[in-house]
Amino acid sequence: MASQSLGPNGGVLSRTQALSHLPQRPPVNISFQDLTYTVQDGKSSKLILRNINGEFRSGQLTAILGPSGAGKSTLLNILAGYRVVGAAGSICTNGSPRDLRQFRKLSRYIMQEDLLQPLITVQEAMAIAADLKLGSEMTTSKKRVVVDEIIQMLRLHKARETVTERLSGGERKRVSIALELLNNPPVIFLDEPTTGLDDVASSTCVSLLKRVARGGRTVICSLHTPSARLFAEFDHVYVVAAGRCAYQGSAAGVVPFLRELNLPCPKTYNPADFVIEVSSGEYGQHVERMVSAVDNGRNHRWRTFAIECAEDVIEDQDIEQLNTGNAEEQDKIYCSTAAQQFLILLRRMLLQTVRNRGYLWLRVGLHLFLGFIIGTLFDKMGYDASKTIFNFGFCYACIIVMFYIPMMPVLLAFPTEVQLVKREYFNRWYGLKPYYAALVVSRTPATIFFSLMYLCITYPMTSQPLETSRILMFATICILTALISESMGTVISSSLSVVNSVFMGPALSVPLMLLAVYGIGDGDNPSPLFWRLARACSFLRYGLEGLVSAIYGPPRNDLVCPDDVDYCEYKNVAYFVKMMGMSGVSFWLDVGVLALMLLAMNLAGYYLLRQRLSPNFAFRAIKVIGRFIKTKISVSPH
Ligand SMILES: Nc1ncnc2c1ncn2[C@@H]1O[C@H](COP(=O)(O)OP(=O)(O)OP(=O)(O)O)[C@@H](O)[C@H]1O
Repeated sequence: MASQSLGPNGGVLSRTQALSHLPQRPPVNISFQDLTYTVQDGKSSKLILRNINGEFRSGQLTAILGPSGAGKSTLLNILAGYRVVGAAGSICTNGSPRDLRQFRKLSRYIMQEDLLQPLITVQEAMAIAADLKLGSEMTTSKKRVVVDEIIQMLRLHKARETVTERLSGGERKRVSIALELLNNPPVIFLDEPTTGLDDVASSTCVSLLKRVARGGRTVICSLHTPSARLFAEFDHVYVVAAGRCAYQGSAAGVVPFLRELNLPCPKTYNPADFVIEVSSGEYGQHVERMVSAVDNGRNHRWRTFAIECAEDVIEDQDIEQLNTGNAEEQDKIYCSTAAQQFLILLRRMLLQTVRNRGYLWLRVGLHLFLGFIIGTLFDKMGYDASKTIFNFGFCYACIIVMFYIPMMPVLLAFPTEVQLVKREYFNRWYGLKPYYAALVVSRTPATIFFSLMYLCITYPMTSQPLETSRILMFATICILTALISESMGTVISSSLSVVNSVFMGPALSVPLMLLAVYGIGDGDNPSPLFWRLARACSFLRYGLEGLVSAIYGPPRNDLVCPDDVDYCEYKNVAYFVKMMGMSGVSFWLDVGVLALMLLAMNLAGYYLLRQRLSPNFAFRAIKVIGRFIKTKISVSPH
């Protein structure tokens, strides 16, 4: 008989009705034997999980409990495949050794921080996730039905049109779950799904997870201290104490288990609190006895204690049947093609850009402000032969504006975006190539628009030559510089936190800015080779050369020397360009180098992001060497 539960509108929703349009997936049982996890902690290594064992079954809602620092999140991370390095032992799915690549296609990990894409509504977030995760094989109307079913199932219908930033803590958690339910994953890991929720919201969340589990999924959550009511909802409880298994079995079995060890739980006490307190050693040294009683997770004696939902548990024979029928589907990494992912992500990013009105207006204001300030400072200096050197300063000011203004917002925002990408990428929403391509393409129109807005003010105000070709050349260099700076922001912030990014950005920019003007004024005297090579690394140098070529390149007549000035040294532009050491410069070579640097910067950004999300061997080795240097060579003052 199919179990029944209350539908969203009070109606009865049967288990078989729920999520009817989703692709069927094989149930997956997870077991692990002699699992250990070691980390390098300072100068010594630390054993966090100590030969623990256990089994989490399909159709059941499992809670991993334990005192703070016991290793709950670590266990969850290792089982989910989120942490791999440092783990040893065996992890099996349906009795066979886990193939991590395949397993990642079947499992979803909902992290503790409910990071949701900003500036879109719940409905939009679900529709975008459905497009990405269900592919084009499913029709739009069917996808809509799936989204509706999940929204109803997780009781999110009232928050449908709410923008994600305005959701309550409980709603955010449910949206995170809803997004991952979209392609019906057989295994769902949740790191502390009730943290930050009140009793009612926690209870709703856990009942919904139980319902999800009843649909034939393995749902595993790490929890802090659930209330007695919440605790009773779990089919399976796994207690971790100092990296070992101190209990595994049904929730109802906890009290008899402890009683058997002469640890009676007071009648009015919450069994969850009690077992955690005993595991943390508050009542004496009993952890050793608990671990022995369950043989560090090998003993399954308490598993069936007072289990009331036997009819809901999927039999092993069903698991095998379902497993064989889905092999082809399991081979696909993503449900949508790279081109579809690119278009969907581009749509999402452009929507978010357009909706971020406050930021857009801020950018408008900033470019207008800088445009008028710089325009006023260098007022009419473009044709004035007595101010040629100041006009060169105008070119440098343009380069600095095009450098800083596009880079700083990226340094501030991208580290947070990386956390979101981490979740979506880990849960197989999309590949990194389409993501990165969409990111670059989505940012380009706004950068071009704001660069042009700035130039529309400063160029005429400073009386630069109003020739179409020179205007286009000047704008091209400014836009290329702005795009490279934006990509440089991505390169820096793809591997660093906000604080470190905001430090590194300006720290790196100082040498770039100095190199851009190094040797200027020396005329045709060549600088030493080292400095010429160093200068070649600064894209700002090419930008500056490009701007000088754009406004002073031949054919340009002599500048006007004002009547009240006796002598104008730089009346002749060719002489001025020569004195600046830029006489042999080719505008198109500068454009070519800048275009190559833009490409290189984007490739570097992509590579670093990829290494942040899934580091390869070389990158891991660099990290280990870095850690080694940090521990062996102390740079902190004693
Ligand atoms: N990379 C690491 N380096 C050093 N110690 C670590 C590292 N990762 C985890 N630990 C340590 O391992 C232990 C277990 O951490 P874990 O986050 O799994 O605990 P937890 O049971 O989830 O705790 P909480 O309930 O407080 O979140 C802690 O003592 C933690 O400090």
